[in-house]
Amino acid sequence: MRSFCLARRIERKRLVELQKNQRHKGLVEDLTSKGSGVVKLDGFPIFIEGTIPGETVQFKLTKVGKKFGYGRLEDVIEPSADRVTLTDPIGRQIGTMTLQHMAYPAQLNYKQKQVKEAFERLGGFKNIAVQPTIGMEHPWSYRNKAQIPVRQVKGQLETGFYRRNSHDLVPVENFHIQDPVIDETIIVVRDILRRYQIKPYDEASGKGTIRHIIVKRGHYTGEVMLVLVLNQRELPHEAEIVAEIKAGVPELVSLMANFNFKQTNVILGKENRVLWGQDYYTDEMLGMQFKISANSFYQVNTPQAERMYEEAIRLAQLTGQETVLDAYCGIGSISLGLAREAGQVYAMEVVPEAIEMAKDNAKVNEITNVHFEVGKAEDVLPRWQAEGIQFDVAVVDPPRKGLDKSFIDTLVELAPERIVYVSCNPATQARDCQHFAEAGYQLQYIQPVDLFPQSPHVECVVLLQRSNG
Ligand SMILES: C[S@@+](CC[C@H](N)C(=O)[O-])C[C@H]1O[C@@H](n2cnc3c(N)ncnc32)[C@H](O)[C@@H]1O
Repeated sequence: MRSFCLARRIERKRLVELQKNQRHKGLVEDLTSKGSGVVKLDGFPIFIEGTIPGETVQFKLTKVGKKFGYGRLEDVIEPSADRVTLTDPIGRQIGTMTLQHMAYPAQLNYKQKQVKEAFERLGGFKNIAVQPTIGMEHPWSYRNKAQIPVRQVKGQLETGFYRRNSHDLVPVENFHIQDPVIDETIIVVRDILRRYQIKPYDEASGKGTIRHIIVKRGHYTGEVMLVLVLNQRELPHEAEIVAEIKAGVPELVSLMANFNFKQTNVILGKENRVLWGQDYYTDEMLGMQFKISANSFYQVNTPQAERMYEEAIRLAQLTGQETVLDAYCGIGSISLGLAREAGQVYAMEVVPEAIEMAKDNAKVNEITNVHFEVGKAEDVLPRWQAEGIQFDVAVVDPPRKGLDKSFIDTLVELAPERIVYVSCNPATQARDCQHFAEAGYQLQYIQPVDLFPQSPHVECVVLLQRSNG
């Protein structure tokens, strides 16, 4: 009781002492999962972006909460050996390159540590081995897709990105992390829209014509898809704008309008119309061709996605006989790779256009041993179970929120020998792996892959093996 009161008194004292706008110095001890450095003031954690463990920094407190606070870096007093010159400070303001102050090998080590901590802290696994993160040789210009808001800034139509934690558009011409042809395409389109005085979307009033520009480019094919997300049915000067975009973007194969009339942060509406060309573009992966539509998921870093898929297929240990599940299959990128080495693949995905593309992709690549179905993984799997389908191996690649608990339960009942779990969120992956471990699966291999250099995000492939008995 006495020590509890003492702790309360210390906490109260500290809250009085630590206040917004105060300046402090401290040693950075750790990094959070969002890539911020952690300095402890009398044991009280302060999160400071742009700092690296081991360095001493001066910072200004920007917020003091009950359990932690935030600070803004003002000066690096003793820099870490891993500190490098910023490529572009704007990348930090807009949150696209929050780790750009760290040398790339240090970023890879940080991601390996993040995965290990997630599995130990959130998954309850003890002393696990995590492989070194598979990185890129040139960790820049890698994104094959950009979703760029279009807004009015100082009386002019601008393209760029939101300042972090806000909807203020910061004009940007070079993102550094995306394919330079994508950067150039955005500028070409921006200038055409300006010439025709197209009204940018205004979030407050819900008025204006154009909300977003989406550019996707095939890494190997160079083909460009451009999507203009519109807030109204008609695009003024459509014929002239289409002709100018065609002339200004030589690799264009698909120019689409997407209609989104809702006052929402969701970028794409449900309806599309082809303005010119086809309603898809193509790319290659693992030596196969893929058609990709405007609404389909496609990994944004093609060469690193290939490395990740190769790793997933290697861990599946196929001999040509197995029946394999590929859950959350998108346009079938992993499914088709698995099919080349398995007896039969069953794959499901919730977006109908993605499954249409997946079926076309199987045909184009002359792959006949994959069955694709539209639906939620948690609904489709029990149906396949009821039909008596048995799986030797399961590959799962869910969105950030991880697997549905009922999906996990059904998969455990189906008892595949191996589960290969691909994820972009180590926290939910670790949580789900704990469920599999409780059901008798052993965590055998953990491989982080860096698909998002300069940012704290990490993808991870995990192998779970069913224990004998
Ligand atoms: C991380 S992506 C992986 C896609 C694919 N494996 C790839 O690598 O391109 C996750 C996919 O799950 C789909 N999805 C989301 N929720 C789903 C659900 N409940 N059931 C089935 N698919 C879902 C998304 O549309 C998306 O295509």
